[in-house]
Amino acid sequence: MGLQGEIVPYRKKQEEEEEEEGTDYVDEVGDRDLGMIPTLPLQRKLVVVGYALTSKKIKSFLQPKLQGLARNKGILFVAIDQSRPLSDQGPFDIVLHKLTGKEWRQILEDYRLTHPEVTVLDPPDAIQHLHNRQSMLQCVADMNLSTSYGTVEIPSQLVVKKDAWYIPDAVEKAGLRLPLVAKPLVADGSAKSHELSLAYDQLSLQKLEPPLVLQEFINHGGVMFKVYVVGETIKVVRRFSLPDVCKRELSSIAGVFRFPRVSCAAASADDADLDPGVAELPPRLLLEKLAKELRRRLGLRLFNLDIIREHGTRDRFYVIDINYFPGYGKMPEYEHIFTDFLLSLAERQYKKKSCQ
Ligand SMILES: O=P(O)(O)O[C@@H]1[C@@H](OP(=O)(O)O)[C@H](OP(=O)(O)O)[C@H](O)[C@H](OP(=O)(O)O)[C@H]1OP(=O)(O)O
Ligand SMILES: Nc1ncnc2c1ncn2[C@@H]1O[C@H](COP(=O)(O)OP(=O)(O)O)[C@@H](O)[C@H]1O
Ligand SMILES: [Mg+2]
Ligand SMILES: [Mg+2]
Repeated sequence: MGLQGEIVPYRKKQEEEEEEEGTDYVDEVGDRDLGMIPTLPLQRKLVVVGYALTSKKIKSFLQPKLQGLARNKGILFVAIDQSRPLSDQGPFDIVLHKLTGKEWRQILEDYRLTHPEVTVLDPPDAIQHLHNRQSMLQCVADMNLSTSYGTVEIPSQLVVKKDAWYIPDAVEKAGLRLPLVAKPLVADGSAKSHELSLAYDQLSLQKLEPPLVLQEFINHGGVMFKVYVVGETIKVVRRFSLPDVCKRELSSIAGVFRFPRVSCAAASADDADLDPGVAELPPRLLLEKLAKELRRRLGLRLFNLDIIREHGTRDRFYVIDINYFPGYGKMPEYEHIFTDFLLSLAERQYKKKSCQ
């Protein structure tokens, strides 16, 4: 078994184009107000991608290899100046963004209305859906995915909005089994929204700070899978995760324990010597179906999901987290996948325009 999972269902390769040093493009930029954009000897339309990202994201995502490959394919990344109206910039074919705040969301919503010809990746209201750990997983629960390759569920969970003193009773009433993972209800990308803890006993649950989601901890052998979605392409990687909690441990430990950002901090588990029953990637067809359905239900094209396999089973999977525009820099071959995706969007726009 190859240790790095790869599921690439549809993209046709454009290797010839990528490897050519001086591909010609038609300069259809015309009198666009592109500031620093160089004038290229062009014979094909340039795809202009405006981006509004944090400096951390720019560093991890807009790496020189991506920029170089993009340039060779006729894609140009242009930084959006947040101090100027969006409509005065570009014009863009695509807007790529991951910034928080109500004001920015409104700017993007207005821009989408006035510029329907521009693809905004992704619509702010659809992204907003992922900023709450309850609504985030709702569509996975609604999907009830059960195929001959396996089932995909979410862990049993309870939302606690306030009144920490009432949590032990609420947990009992809901029939949740310990240990529980406590996650801040809001998942807005802040450091606080990633402060998770593991609660071993009922009484200690009062120490938690609502609003939060309490989720049954599922033993999964200490390995999780990250399924990266870029449009219709998906890639799966293994990551180390929290170790199993055994019954003996559960009966002897009490308290609530904070744990660090496991999934993105953890080293890749792709090259580790792991129990094959734990390491085996989820079936490709199951993930394809899950990703396709999630794309449709969430209305998003750029996201990843954290998925675990219940230890001791072969085909019982749980989605525990969905992230908008995750760390694609950690996804193998993201440069090719992403640039192909941007081209496919531009092609779709072009076809749409020529049909009008
Ligand atoms: O920074 P990275 O590369 O670790 O990416 C983070 C993601 O890591 P991953 O790709 O899943 O390993 C990370 O995934 P997890 O929530 O840790 O599973 C988030 O997507 C994070 O964004 P935010 O803080 O929730 O807004 C992502 O952070 P941003 O880069 O979007 O700030
Ligand atoms: N229900 C669960 N059962 C077992 N492990 C979990 C569960 N929920 C979260 N984890 C572990 O905690 C990590 C962080 O949880 P996650 O929901 O992905 O939050 P974040 O958005 O901060 O990444 C996961 O990557 C996984 O290792
Ligand atoms: Mg996660
Ligand atoms: Mg997350």
